[in-house]
Amino acid sequence: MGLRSTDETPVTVLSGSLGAGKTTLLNHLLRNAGDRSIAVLVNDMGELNVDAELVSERSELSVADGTVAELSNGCICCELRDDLETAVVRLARERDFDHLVVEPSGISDPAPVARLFTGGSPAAARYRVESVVAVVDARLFADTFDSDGTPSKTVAEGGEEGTRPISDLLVEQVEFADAVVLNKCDLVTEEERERVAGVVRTLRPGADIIPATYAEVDVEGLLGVQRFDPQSAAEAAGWRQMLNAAERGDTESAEGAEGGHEAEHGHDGHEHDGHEHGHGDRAGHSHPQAAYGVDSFTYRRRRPFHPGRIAALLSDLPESVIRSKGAMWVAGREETQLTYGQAGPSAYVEGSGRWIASLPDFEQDAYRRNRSDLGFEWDDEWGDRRTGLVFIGREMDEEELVAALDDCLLTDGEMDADWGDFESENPFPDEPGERTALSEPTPEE
Ligand SMILES: Nc1nc2c(ncn2[C@@H]2O[C@H](COP(=O)(O)OP(=O)(O)OP(=O)(O)O)[C@@H](O)[C@H]2O)c(=O)[nH]1
Repeated sequence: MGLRSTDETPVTVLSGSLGAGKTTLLNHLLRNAGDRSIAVLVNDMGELNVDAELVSERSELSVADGTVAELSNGCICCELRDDLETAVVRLARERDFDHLVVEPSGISDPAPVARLFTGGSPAAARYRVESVVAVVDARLFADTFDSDGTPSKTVAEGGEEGTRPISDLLVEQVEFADAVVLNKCDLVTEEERERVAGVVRTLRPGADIIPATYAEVDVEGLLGVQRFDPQSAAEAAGWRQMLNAAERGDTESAEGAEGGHEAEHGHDGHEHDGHEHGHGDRAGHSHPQAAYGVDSFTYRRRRPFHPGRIAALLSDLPESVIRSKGAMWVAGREETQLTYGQAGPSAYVEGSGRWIASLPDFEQDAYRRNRSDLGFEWDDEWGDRRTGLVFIGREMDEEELVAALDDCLLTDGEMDADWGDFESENPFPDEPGERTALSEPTPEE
């Protein structure tokens, strides 16, 4: 059960897509708070979000027992970060309460909000994040990721960077959550519920899954448990754990450590792990990849992709792939490490930084000296340039997908030829921070 330190007020960061049931949950928490006094902080995105009003309108108790503070004019994660910090510090000073629930707008990434309460900030001195809770609309989730071939819902929500497909948000909120309230269970069959839970478990191993209808959860079970760990939060997503475990396996076996995972070094510099079940060493994090037909595998190679071929493949993945993500090395982009991400019908590639091996020698040396434990093997010829992707899906044809990916690698002939064309005819970003959409869901009529 929960670890309680004495003078820091526990904080629950609540996320969830529009209409998932966050307000319903807040009201349930306020009504059933028992002896606990709960303060609620919501941000108002103008027409999108009127939570403070709803909370106080719908629940008499929220005014008496809870404190509802409202922020306006933007999104908590960006412009309002400072305001949020000021607000929570002021709340702590002016009001007496046992628990703070922060609800950033339905479209925001909970990660920066959680970070606000960690580190050396004034907010961190008064609060500790207890849990990051994602409220998931089980019906919407099933329709988006698990529709058995029927067209998926592709509603787009306005995000801080414009319009982002809902599938991205659903997945990222789950991947960062310590507890997932699987709401609207009255709108799914038992089988659908189990399937959605299976996907959630694979996206975020170790998160508590709390099925609910009208967000009627056990308040003590949701608010009374310390789940958030700032050390491991950034690494908690299933895809990240699987990739880390695979790379750790390489370095361990390179060092001759016992129990290290032996990567198969295929011909042509290929490495393939087959099913990498990534048993990490973090306590309590299991990897039930095969649960409810959800499966996953890692794909790692130290040979670049052909830009045109890989772009074509990744923009038209089989529907069985629910989530795929990782780093890519693409010919013609020898300086830029590319991060690829796909959730349901949306896929993108982003320039995420420079390959260390493309930096001037002295910088490379400094980088490698400072990080003696790079977490992966340095290749004599290519340095850190490599591809490491994780595929999570249901009944994926792994063999076929791996073969299709391999067909996108440069052939021996292409490896020896001039790579000049790859630079000019290349759909991928060549600067860190740039983003290219590979496939976008079409908004529903
Ligand atoms: N059938 C069903 N409806 C639900 C359930 N939970 C909430 N709702 C309804 O879904 C709608 C949206 O719920 P809210 O709690 O307002 O959702 P929200 O996440 O706060 O929505 P936004 O603030 O607009 O993002 C409301 O009409 C709720 O009554 C549930 O478990 N089952």
